[in-house]
Amino acid sequence: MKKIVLLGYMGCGKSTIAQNLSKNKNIPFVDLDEFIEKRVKLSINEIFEKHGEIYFRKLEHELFIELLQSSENYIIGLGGGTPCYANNHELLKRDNVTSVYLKASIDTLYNRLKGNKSNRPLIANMNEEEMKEFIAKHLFDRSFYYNHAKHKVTVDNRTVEETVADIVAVLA
Ligand SMILES: Nc1ncnc2c1ncn2[C@@H]1O[C@H](COP(=O)(O)OP(=O)(O)O)[C@@H](O)[C@H]1O
Ligand SMILES: O=C(O)C1=C[C@@H](OP(=O)(O)O)[C@@H](O)[C@H](O)C1
Ligand SMILES: [Mg+2]
Repeated sequence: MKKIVLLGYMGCGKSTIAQNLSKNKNIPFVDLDEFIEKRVKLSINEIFEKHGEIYFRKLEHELFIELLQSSENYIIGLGGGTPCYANNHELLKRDNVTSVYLKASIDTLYNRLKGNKSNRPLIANMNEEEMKEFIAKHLFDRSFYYNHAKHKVTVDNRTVEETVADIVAVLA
C-alpha cells in the first residue's frame, strides 16, 4: 500500500506536518520516532543515553522497513537522520513510496529548534552559537540524502496550513 514519506532536517516540521496532512488527506500518520519509542518503551533521549546512536540507527532502519511493508496506507514522518543512514535513502525509490523533502533554511531551523532541543539528543547540550554552526554544517552534509526525495517543498515563512496545501498540490 502507498506511503507518503516526509523527510528533512530536525525542526523542518515533519512531525507537525505529518499529523496535519493526515487530517487533510484522511490517511493515518505514523511518526517514526514515536513508533520507535513505543516499540522499545524508551524515549529517544533514553535510547541514545542507554544504548547509543548506532543502536538507535539500527532500530530506525528496521522499523522504517517494517512501516513501508505494512499493508496500510500511511503518511510517515521520518526522523531528521533517517535518510542519511543504513542506505535508507534507497528505500525512498520504492514504487509505493512518495517522498517529500521539507526544505528549510538554516535560520528557520535555528529559530524553531532553539527553544525545542531538549528531546533532540544531537543538539540538546549545545549553546545557541554552537547550534547555529552545527546546523549549517550538518544540513550541508545531509542535503545529499534529502535531495533523493521525489518532491521538494520549501517551508520557510509558511504556516502549517500553507505547507499542508503546498504538499497536497505537489502530490496532485
Ligand atoms: N509553519 C510551521 N510548520 C511546521 N512546524 C512549525 C511551523 N512553525 C513552527 N513550527 C514548530 O517547529 C517545531 C519543530 O517541528 P517538528 O514537527 O517537531 O519538526 P521535525 O519533526 O521535523 O523535527 C515545533 O515546535 C512546531 O510547532
Ligand atoms: O536528525 C537526527 O539525526 C535526529 C532527528 C530526530 O527527529 P526529528 O527530526 O523529528 O527531530 C530524532 O530522530 C533523533 O533525535 C535524531
Ligand atoms: Mg519529528
